[in-house]
Amino acid sequence: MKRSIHDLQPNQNPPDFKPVFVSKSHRQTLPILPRRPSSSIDAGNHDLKDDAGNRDRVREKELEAIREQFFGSSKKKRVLSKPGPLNSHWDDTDDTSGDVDVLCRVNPLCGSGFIAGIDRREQRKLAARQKKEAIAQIRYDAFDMRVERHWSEKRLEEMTERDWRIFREDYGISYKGSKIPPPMRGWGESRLSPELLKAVERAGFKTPSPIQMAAIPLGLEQRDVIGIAETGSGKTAAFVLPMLVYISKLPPMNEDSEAEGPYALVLAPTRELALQIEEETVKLARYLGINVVSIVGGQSIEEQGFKLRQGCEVVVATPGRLLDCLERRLLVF
Ligand SMILES: Nc1ncnc2c1ncn2[C@@H]1O[C@H](COP(=O)(O)OP(=O)(O)OP(=O)(O)O)[C@@H](O)[C@H]1O
Repeated sequence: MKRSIHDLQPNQNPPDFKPVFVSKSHRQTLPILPRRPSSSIDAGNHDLKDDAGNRDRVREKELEAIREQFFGSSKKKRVLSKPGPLNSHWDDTDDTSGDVDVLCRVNPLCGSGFIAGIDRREQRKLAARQKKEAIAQIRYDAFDMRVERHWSEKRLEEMTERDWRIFREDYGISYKGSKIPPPMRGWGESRLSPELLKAVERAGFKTPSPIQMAAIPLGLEQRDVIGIAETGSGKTAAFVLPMLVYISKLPPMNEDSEAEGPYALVLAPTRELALQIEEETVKLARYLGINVVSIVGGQSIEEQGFKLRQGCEVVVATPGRLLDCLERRLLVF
């Protein structure tokens, strides 16, 4: 007996392969569809109907949009708030821009802004002068933002964080560390004793140098400081002044305390530097009655030992000679 392939698969209906005729004009209106797998060929007839339906719906929407554009929408618009009457009556006093920016008060000659009957050149000169004066009233900081007053015109209590930042930028002061006190702007704000201020004045130090501005407030708080500044910038006074403040608060030296050693030791890597520090310290300790002794190589150790025995609050030393003095018991700590 002859059997077809469909007889071998009784549960599956044979697919309907009926071809559908599509006219040329109809074909031209059809969109180019992706090639479908052969298994979906049976749905082709329905898809063509769906496509035609979709196209009609899209066309209908387009027509609706065109109708809305020309004849307006039939839908009611939502009004969010009722607009109030427009008040366009301004007084001269209503313009407050002059309070914010001085330049607004100037009457610039924009376009044909000349007043009739007055010499144009005169008007131009007047406008330029007014503008110059207004600009002179404005001060700009590094960020080109207007500031009310410069930090130099403010009292210490009026200084803001921003003023301190400008101040530090002006003097090239930068810090690393935490809880740093503000720098001192002048000797008057330094909290130094009157004797030290007198010595500073006598030394001819009119204003503190940047390293002194930054380091002295830290030294007065007895904080550990590593100060970096160029040579000849006054680093010695930056650490000597707080040191002298500290020593002057200690009890004056007597015979007993002298035997226990000096109150302060300054170590310098070279003789020259040690002598320079000694000279500077003597100059600043002038009105405090504090004795300063330097122990450096190249000088008589006996003489230095004699000075040490007489008692001193401050010793300035180089490491080699200091060890010599310690070994010979000329000095104790
Ligand atoms: N505030 C000041 N105003 C004017 N002169 C000052 C001031 N502070 C220090 N001096 C003077 O400047 C000179 C140099 O100061 P100092 O020796 O302290 O500088 P330094 O930074 O320690 O230099 P170096 O790096 O060479 O040790 C000294 O003669 C000192 O008296």
